[in-house]
Amino acid sequence: MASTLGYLHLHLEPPTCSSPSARPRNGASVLSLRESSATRFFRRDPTHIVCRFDPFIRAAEEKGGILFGVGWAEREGNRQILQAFGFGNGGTQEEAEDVDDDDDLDGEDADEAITDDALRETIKTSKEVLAMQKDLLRQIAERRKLVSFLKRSAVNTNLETNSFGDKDDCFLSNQSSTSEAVDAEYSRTIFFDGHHKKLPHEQEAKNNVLDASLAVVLGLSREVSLEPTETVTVSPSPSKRSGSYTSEVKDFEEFKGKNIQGEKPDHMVASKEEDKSFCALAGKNVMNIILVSAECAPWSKTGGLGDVSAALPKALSRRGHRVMVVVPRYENYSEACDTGIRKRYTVSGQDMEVAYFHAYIDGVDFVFVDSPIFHDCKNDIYGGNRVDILRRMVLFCKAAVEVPWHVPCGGVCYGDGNLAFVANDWHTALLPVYLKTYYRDHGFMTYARCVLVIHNIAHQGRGPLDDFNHVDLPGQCMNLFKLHDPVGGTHFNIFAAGLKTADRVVTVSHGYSWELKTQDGGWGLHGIVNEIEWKFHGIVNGIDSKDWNPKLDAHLQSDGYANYALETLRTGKSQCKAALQRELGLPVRADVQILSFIGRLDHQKGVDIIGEALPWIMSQDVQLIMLGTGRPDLEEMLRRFEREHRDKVRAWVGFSTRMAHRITAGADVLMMPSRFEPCGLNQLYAMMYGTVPVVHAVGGLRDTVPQFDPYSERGLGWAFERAEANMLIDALRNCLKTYKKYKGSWEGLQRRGMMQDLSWGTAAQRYEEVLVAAKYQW
Ligand SMILES: Nc1ncnc2c1ncn2[C@@H]1O[C@H](COP(=O)(O)OP(=O)(O)O[C@H]2O[C@H](CO)[C@@H](O)[C@H](O)[C@H]2O)[C@@H](O)[C@H]1O
Repeated sequence: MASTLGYLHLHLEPPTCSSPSARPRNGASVLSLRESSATRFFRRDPTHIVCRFDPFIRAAEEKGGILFGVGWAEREGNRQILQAFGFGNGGTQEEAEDVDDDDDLDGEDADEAITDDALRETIKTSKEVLAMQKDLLRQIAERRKLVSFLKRSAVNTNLETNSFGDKDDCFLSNQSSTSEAVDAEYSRTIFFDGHHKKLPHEQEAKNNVLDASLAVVLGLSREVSLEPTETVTVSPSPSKRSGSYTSEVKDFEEFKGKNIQGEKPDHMVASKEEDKSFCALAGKNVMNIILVSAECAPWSKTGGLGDVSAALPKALSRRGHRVMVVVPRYENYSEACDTGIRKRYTVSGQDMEVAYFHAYIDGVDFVFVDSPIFHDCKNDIYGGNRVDILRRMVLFCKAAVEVPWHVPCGGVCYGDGNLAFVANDWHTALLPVYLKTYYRDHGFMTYARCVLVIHNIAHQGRGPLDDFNHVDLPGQCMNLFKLHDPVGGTHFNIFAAGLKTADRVVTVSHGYSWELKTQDGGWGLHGIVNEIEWKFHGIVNGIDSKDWNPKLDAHLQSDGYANYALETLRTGKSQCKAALQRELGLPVRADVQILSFIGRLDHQKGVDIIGEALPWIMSQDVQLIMLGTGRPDLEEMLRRFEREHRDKVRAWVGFSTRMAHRITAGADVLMMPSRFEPCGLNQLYAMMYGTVPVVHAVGGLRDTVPQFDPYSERGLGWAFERAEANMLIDALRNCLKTYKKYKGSWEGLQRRGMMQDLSWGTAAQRYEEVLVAAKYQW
């Protein structure tokens, strides 16, 4: 190869990040570069380097013009080996020199001297990585042959290639078993000894990243750790929720050119238009983000956590981040395919295997952690006794924290270089504890961060101190979990440990962030919340404006319901109201006001306050529709309401997403007399559908439902000051009067509600700020 081709365009990122093809140019966090004896760098912009580096040239000569290699850089005073690969066919010397002198790092930066030792270390590591690359190239060459062979076979035998069928499973499990001994060893190293004495897995994880990166660069396979026989592309189409992996055997030569210029794995390649917005939103803050949650809609949902776990990641992805959701696989989900990756973790002394399933939907990687202990609770995901739940969460958190090392998504592992976890509620509050105790304190995942989100502090993972034995942590960690309060005495508290170890903590509204610091609102954790105030943020949830949009809502497209928008509010909403009355067997009347309630039946939601107010409510010209499931006594109360007032009340005891949408569209009023409400999503959904909220002014409800002022025609609903039946009745009286007598004001309320931007866009930006703050915090 001519020496003029020895100039490499290198797009840089921190070590063990996904790969340049997975991370776009604007996603790197390299702040400065230095010149080494063997290297000549010209910086074009912070992440795009043109460099000459003899080993690159040698590798290129051997491999016919594909350049790749390692560089090194400094970031916040810490020198790092950049395992990023340059790729492309190299630029010309003129091109390389056509860079401002200011950009040549011989300049003022050069006086920051590098010690010889450090330099030697860098060169040594570079050589090691190059040796690994060489070895990988050899493997790749072999796999090329295999690809051609299989392609021929596919033609000959009409091989089915559009799903992960038995063939693929065999293939994957073969691979998996080969690494099992190492995995088991690793698990023991990490979780039994408490010290990371050796690195087999670390090395393996690096190899995964490196291997997969090369595979993508060279367009060979989605996952080198599998086998080379297929390139897997994943349908990104949201309408194809059922769409699973499509495996295609692609010709190496044809694919090489495409991927050499690519920035992302195949399944992430966006249109030019999308790419533009990609650059504009997150800019240089682009990160790898992994949201870890016990539930995620539509697969598993008991309440608002499931909604947030589904919607926030999509919004972060739209800002340009690479985003994954990790959630247990409670049952067989048709969208998710077995990756073939198997790992073993120890829970309370018992060795357990997990499998990882994957789907790519709406720009988000969904990774499902599979184990029999999750299947056992598919109908009640928080069911079982305290220790059962704890063991599930221990396994889940252990498995989730290593996902970025083990699970290639679209061919490329996320890696831990530019990574932030978002853990949610007490169920995953062990994740920041594990991340710190087993990894970061031992020099692994050094750059990974964890933000813990409080959706509801009433559930904390409390238990006797003996529960500590189940979490497999060294004895000195006990203090993180030990809490004393008047209710529980001295006890074991998982949320407490998570709050202390997380890099940042977010809660889901400003009102609730204030309440959590008070004795009443903190549920025993207010002391800790006050101590961590410096890292504590309130961000009001958004809503998924595709799922919860009266214009698009799929549940309004049959049975006489209708989609509607601001312009068609009157006709559309009346049609939905009539359809709802008909469906539930209530008298179909346009002039009667429909009051509604949707939610978990527990103390928090104040459904018993509606019960107390029922005699007054039934004395009015209203209909009442209630949907909920939860405490048996409250379920029975709902059934009784219906039995006693069959002409006016309908109670749907159970969980029905379809009915939740239809009630939200058809009702006039949504009641939320919650005793506390961290954010509340139903009032947001209601407002989007022109349904007026009547709420207890607490937490997120206070933040999102300003009281209606008839004089200035402002406000979005009624917000009463105390969670008491008489306060609810007062608010309902005014609400009913406005509905009956002041039609214009009523429509104004509806329209103002519908015109708000309640989408996740702004909230996602706030999350991004918090994640960036965590990233640069040591
Ligand atoms: N029987 C049923 N059938 C169908 N759908 C049902 C249902 N019961 C509830 N839902 C749905 O579940 C969700 C509940 O949302 P909330 O915000 O009220 O949640 P929750 O209190 O569980 O969550 C916690 O987390 C969320 C998210 O952060 C916070 O908003 C909230 O204040 C906090 O308590 C809504 O989508 C609702 O439609």
